[in-house]
Amino acid sequence: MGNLVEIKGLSKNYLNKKALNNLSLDIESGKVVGILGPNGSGKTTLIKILTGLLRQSKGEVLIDGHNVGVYTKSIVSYLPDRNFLYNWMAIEDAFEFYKDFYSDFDEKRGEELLHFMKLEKNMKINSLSKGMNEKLNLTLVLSRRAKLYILDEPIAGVDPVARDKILDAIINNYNEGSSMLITTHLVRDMENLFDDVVFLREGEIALKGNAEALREEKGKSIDEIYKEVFGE
Ligand SMILES: Nc1ncnc2c1ncn2[C@@H]1O[C@H](COP(=O)(O)OP(=O)(O)OP(=O)(O)O)[C@@H](O)[C@H]1O
Repeated sequence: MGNLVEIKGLSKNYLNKKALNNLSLDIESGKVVGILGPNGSGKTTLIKILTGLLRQSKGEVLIDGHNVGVYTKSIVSYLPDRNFLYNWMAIEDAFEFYKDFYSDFDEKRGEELLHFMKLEKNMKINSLSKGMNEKLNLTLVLSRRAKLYILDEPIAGVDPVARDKILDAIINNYNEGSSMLITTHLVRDMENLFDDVVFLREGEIALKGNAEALREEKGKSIDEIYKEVFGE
């Protein structure tokens, strides 16, 4: 399959700070890619450029052959690293909001995921715990039939027992042929999800490759390789 995302020579400067430095990266259709790196390495900046929330200083980004804009926003389902729903809403309202806003919202899948997450439609957003909020946001994001899913720290607030279940939900609910970009600090918990991994350091790619091939080559888990690369 071809590349869904093509990034060439991408740079982003904030005043004097280089957050991304001449980064080039292709993401194939159908792949789950982990974007890994310590605080401040540029993960969020990269995601914000892909989702059109920020403009690059230099370089080119193509998603499904298009520059970031109206079309790409319609095929990208994005989970920000914080709650994006209004507090006054009940879960039911959040569903309606999504249905109105995104023509690719699959209500049936949403209902199934909601049940799976043990959430009820009459629950108020402001009564949800942090972990429950993450589950709801993830439910909505995964219920779109998108070409590209971008999940920024999807399970940070979820308890360890629920994590495995949620990882299963992520894997089982995205479309064949769609790609997924996931940032996380929880490398050990999430590494089995990744087809490919990209390690970011100070806005540059420190290491990238097929996760299984890297494990074999180095005789280590991705988590151990991460610790080696970043010296934790
Ligand atoms: N609005 C901003 N103004 C100035 N500098 C910024 C801004 N946003 C990010 N930066 C800087 O850009 C660099 C990359 O930040 P970014 O948020 O992309 O990192 P990150 O990898 O997502 O970090 P974390 O894991 O902590 O979320 C950091 O040095 C950060 O201080």
